[in-house]
Amino acid sequence: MQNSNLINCEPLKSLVRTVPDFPKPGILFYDITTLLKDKTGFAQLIDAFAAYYIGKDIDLVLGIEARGFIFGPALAYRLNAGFVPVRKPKKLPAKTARVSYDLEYGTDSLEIHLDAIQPGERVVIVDDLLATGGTMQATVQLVRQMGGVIAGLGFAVELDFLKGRAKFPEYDVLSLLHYDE
Ligand SMILES: O=P(O)(O)OC[C@H]1O[C@H](OP(=O)(O)OP(=O)(O)O)[C@H](O)[C@@H]1O
Ligand SMILES: Nc1ncnc2[nH]cnc12
Repeated sequence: MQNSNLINCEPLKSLVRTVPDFPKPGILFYDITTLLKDKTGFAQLIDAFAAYYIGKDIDLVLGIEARGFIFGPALAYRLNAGFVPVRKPKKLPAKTARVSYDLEYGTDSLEIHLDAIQPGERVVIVDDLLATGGTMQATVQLVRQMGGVIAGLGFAVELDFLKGRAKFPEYDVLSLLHYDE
């Protein structure tokens, strides 16, 4: 369920560019760089995320490499929360937990520092886009292993037709822009 603090971002959809056959034949790629470079587009997305999560006692915002790093730190700043990067393998210097997952166009792994989350801390995980949900599911697994409390999963874009949301029935999933095909 999405709450009454949800700002309508649907007009921003016209700023997202679609690129056929990237990064592989048959994939229609939803490119947010055209929205990010708009003078008010990025601010409106961050305002919408912040309006939704302010007052929910969030300790940490987690951003998933790479495009979650665009939204996560800006949101953490607005929430007076910390920011934690969830990274592709072998990038983090201290001890990590790792999980592997399937993507719309391949497979990959993610890591988080073992001391990044204290048990009971309230966490929002953000990424640019929800497709199959594999990336977010892997990150959820890492947070749960570490004893974090998942207060929300936030996406700028959701590809509704891939039904990734169905992987998260027990969580509050916020997506600002929706695509049916
Ligand atoms: O819901 P899913 O099917 O898991 O797909 C969504 C993920 O795919 C993209 O990242 P990608 O793995 O392409 O990495 P990048 O951000 O480094 O480009 C996107 O930024 C999400 O993280
Ligand atoms: N179709 C798509 N467009 C942009 N990012 C993606 N990540 C996974 N699938 C994607």
